Amino acid sequence: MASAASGASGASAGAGPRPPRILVLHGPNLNLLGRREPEVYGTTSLAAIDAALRRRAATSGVEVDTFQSNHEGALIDRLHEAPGRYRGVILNPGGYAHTSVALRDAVAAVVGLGVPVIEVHLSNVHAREPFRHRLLTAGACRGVISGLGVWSYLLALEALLAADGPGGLPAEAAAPAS
Ligand SMILES: O=C1C[C@@](O)(C(=O)O)C[C@@H](O)[C@@H]1O
Repeated sequence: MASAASGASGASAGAGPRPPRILVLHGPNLNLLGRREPEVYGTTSLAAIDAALRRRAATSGVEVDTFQSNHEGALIDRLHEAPGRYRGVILNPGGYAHTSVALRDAVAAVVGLGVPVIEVHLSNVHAREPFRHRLLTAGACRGVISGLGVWSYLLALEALLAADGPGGLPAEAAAPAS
């Protein structure tokens, strides 16, 4: 597991300074956040989440680009643009997390090119309906955070900002001490 992680991230090692930008991708229906099933997803709007991410990243001199789409191909197209442009990607695939082989393949390609992708979910998908327990995209990601609401995004951002270790994540995350 550790070797897979460091192998995936190794492509960026030694390739010069990583771009001071992070991409945040929000999948389908997340444009409705704040109004959509607030008992599940909370009352914070997508714009407020994006603003919080921008504010935090700015304190580290990093810019955040955000993009929301209800269309699988549009998300894939944005992922393809990440190598060389972004130091990392925060991805909430929404319902595509449970269904999309194509999105998973795009994540795997981008991670393989040295860009860490962290999957986030506002809700704890493992505590919900069984069909949400299967995450197709997560297995290709560098890490997954689920169930912490807006903090899922903010903690993913912290990880991407954390260090100039392999893949932009702390080295010990890739190779925990035994
Ligand atoms: O659209 C979403 C939102 C979600 O990704 C979350 O952030 O909790 C969880 C998914 O199961 C769901 O389809």
